[in-house]
Amino acid sequence: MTALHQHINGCYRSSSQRSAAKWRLVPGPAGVLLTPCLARHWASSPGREHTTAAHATQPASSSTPSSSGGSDWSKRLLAVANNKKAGNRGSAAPSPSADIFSPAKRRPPQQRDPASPNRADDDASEAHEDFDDDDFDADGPGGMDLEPERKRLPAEMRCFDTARIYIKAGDGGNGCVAFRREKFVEHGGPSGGTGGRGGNVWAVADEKLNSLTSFRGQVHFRAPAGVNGQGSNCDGADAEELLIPVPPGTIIRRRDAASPDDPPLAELLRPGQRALLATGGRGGRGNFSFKTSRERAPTIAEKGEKGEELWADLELKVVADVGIIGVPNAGKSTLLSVLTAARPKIANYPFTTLVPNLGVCELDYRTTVFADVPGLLEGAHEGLGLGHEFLRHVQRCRVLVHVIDGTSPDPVGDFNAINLELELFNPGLRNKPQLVAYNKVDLPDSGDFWELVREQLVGELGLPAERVFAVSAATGRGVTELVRAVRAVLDELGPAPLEYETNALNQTAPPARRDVRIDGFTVEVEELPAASSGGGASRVFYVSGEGIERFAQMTNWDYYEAVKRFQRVLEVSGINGALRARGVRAGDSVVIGETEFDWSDDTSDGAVYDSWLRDMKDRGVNRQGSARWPHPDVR
Ligand SMILES: Nc1nc2c(ncn2[C@@H]2O[C@H](COP(=O)(O)OP(=O)(O)OP(=O)(O)O)[C@@H](O)[C@H]2O)c(=O)[nH]1
Ligand SMILES: [Mg+2]
Repeated sequence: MTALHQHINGCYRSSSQRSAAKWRLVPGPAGVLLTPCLARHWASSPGREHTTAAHATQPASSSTPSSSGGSDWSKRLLAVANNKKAGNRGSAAPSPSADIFSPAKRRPPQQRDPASPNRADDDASEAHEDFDDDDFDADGPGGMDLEPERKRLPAEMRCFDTARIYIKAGDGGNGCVAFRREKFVEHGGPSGGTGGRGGNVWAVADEKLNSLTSFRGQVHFRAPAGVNGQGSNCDGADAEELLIPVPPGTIIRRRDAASPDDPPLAELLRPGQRALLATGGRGGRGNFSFKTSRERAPTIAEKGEKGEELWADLELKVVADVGIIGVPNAGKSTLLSVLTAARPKIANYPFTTLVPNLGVCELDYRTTVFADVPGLLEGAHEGLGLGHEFLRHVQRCRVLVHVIDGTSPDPVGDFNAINLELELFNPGLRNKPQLVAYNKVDLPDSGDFWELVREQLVGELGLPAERVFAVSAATGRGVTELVRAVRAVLDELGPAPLEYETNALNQTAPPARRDVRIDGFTVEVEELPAASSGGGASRVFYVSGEGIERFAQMTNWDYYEAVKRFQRVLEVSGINGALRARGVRAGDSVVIGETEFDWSDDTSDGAVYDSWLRDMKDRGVNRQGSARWPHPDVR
């Protein structure tokens, strides 16, 4: 039998990321080996990137939103937004709303780039240029590579509905080698306990959340490890589960999914619903578990299995019954604040709301969830204003309340423009039941034109009269009637079905056991250039396979019997045979998972034992157990 020896007496440095410092040249008996050299990252080898390499930041690419569309007033709104932002940072006060619709107070044309043919583009870019780099950093949280048009969104908004997080389930606790040593109990036998299971990581839908902004502050989530087993047959305790609260409507995908069509890990819609994201490692068995009729005093224990780790992308689509839409400054947030206990930011300038707000309205003992989304502009589908990214949130709403700004010079024009934007974003949105709230009727500017506007909406556009309301969010006029009408439409639609958009796995229990076959493996060979091998190994054999990699990871190299067991498994699983078939020679390296070995043809127990002993010495680990081999008489 050919033994596979762990490495100490070779040395190679080839690719850039292998650390020469970790390697020591230790002359050993010819062909004898031993000792795992852990945690080698083979990032330099093709197809062997370390898992964390997946989140490497991609180069930022700048983008310019196309904003060829948009009416004059749309552009003026942006100019006012721009002035407001500048005013916030400087001494100027925010512009009054009258400025929005009056002939624009624009900067003199000479301040603009004469080369730029498109003034709307200028406006859009100026509306953002007053933000700090922090607000518009090129990459998202965790170095996210965002799509070009999203890069122009304020950071607050980008983090609202997407996030990237790192998840690591807990490692299993190590098994223990121990023997009963009690008075009057001779040959008490093994009593090493098994390690506890590492903590699983779950996502839980929490109704108190309505955004993913919390993931801006925390990106890494690690579940605790299981407790190690102990003597006297004490098994380690299982670790606590780690729950990650997310708002209902969150979809969670693996970052390293093989294909975009792979089912997401989770799509959580119901409050309290939870789904498994990563499974904790199982505990390593203690020596009590290895007791057999032939081996009654085993000196062997396993290490705990490593917990799963992954990077995940989170995407939020807010779940609400009613979406409040309309042009900026129409009074959407004010309406939400009078309908519900929500306290969104309200101010007299466009784009006060940057992320959707949720509120629960209680009327006639019925509750309805309203979502107020940021203002929309004509041309939003081309990136004007805040774009239309947030419209994905109203996709899940069953009814829309379209707030019209009664003080607008062209309320019906606004109404049509927004509906066109909805249609351009998603034709399905246009077909959602819509109620119209003509707002600010307490102002003469607005109230005087109500009949005229109503005539146009009902008479010319053909809207049902019972779905068009004059309201004043400021005074509360007409608001109750509006909510009753909304409820009536919702009742007509029937009970809300939970509509999953994806075929998410939504695992509700961890797999009982991850059974994988050890003989399912592949072997790849890498030839090292002579110069880089430095007189050491000239070839590296990579053995890949979930089963064998996990077995190597769980083998506790501190115990000689564990090393022997590993050798046996390599032989019976056919790995040794496959390596020999590929022409492995003494001195070549064999890499299994994160452990590297030297191949040796000397298979004798004595050689293996010497090699193991030398490795222990090298690592400064005290020899444990295995006192019976090799027996002094045998040697
Ligand atoms: N007089 C009067 N003012 C109102 C009414 N509703 C809203 N406003 C005012 O209009 C301004 C804009 O209100 P918001 O609720 O912030 O408007 P919005 O549609 O949420 O605006 P954005 O979030 O920027 O899109 C604020 O100054 C409100 O006080 C109303 O019914 N009457
Ligand atoms: Mg608002």
